[in-house]
Amino acid sequence: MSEVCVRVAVRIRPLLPKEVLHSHQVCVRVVPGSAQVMLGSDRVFPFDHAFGPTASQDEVYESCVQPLVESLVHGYNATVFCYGQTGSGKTYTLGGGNLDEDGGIIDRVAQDVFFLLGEKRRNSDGVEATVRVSYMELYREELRDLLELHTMHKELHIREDEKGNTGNKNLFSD
Ligand SMILES: Nc1ncnc2c1ncn2[C@@H]1O[C@H](COP(=O)(O)OP(=O)(O)OP(=O)(O)O)[C@@H](O)[C@H]1O
Repeated sequence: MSEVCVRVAVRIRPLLPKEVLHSHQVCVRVVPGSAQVMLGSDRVFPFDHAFGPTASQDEVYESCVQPLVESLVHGYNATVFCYGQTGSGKTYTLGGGNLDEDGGIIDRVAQDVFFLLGEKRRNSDGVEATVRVSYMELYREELRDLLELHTMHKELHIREDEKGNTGNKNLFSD
């Protein structure tokens, strides 16, 4: 993996059936054989990766995320986040649901983390690993814990400790 700390990938989703129905036009394309996208006919922007509408979930995961999962089990920190306007494909890219060919980044990371930890454990004596997961949604200033369905309506807060570490606390639990 490259030495660069932050890498940016752009993914162009295909037109949705309703967009095709309304004769919407594609205005952004990947420059063939490059990691650049062309907006309109002459404005070119370079990225670390550029994926067009036919790119598979697997392709995106293997190029952008899998190397990070491998470094994770060697003790490095990694963050992946999706950014874009509403309807641009963040949920599709991250989520997906089933771990078939449509499975998104979260599904694939979960599978690979346990696979790689299992391998590490088999190959080196005494290796112990703890995996913790939290799954939050911040929507219209409201924070929801998606793994705690019973606390859906309780008020959750993001708090910061004296070292600047952030975490969320269920208001009613302490
Ligand atoms: N690469 C893709 N291939 C096929 N369909 C896609 C792709 N990316 C997104 N879509 C479809 O486009 C629609 C919008 O995508 P999605 O819901 O992921 O957007 P979003 O960025 O999460 O939007 P919001 O911010 O409003 O939650 C969905 O119907 C999704 O299935």
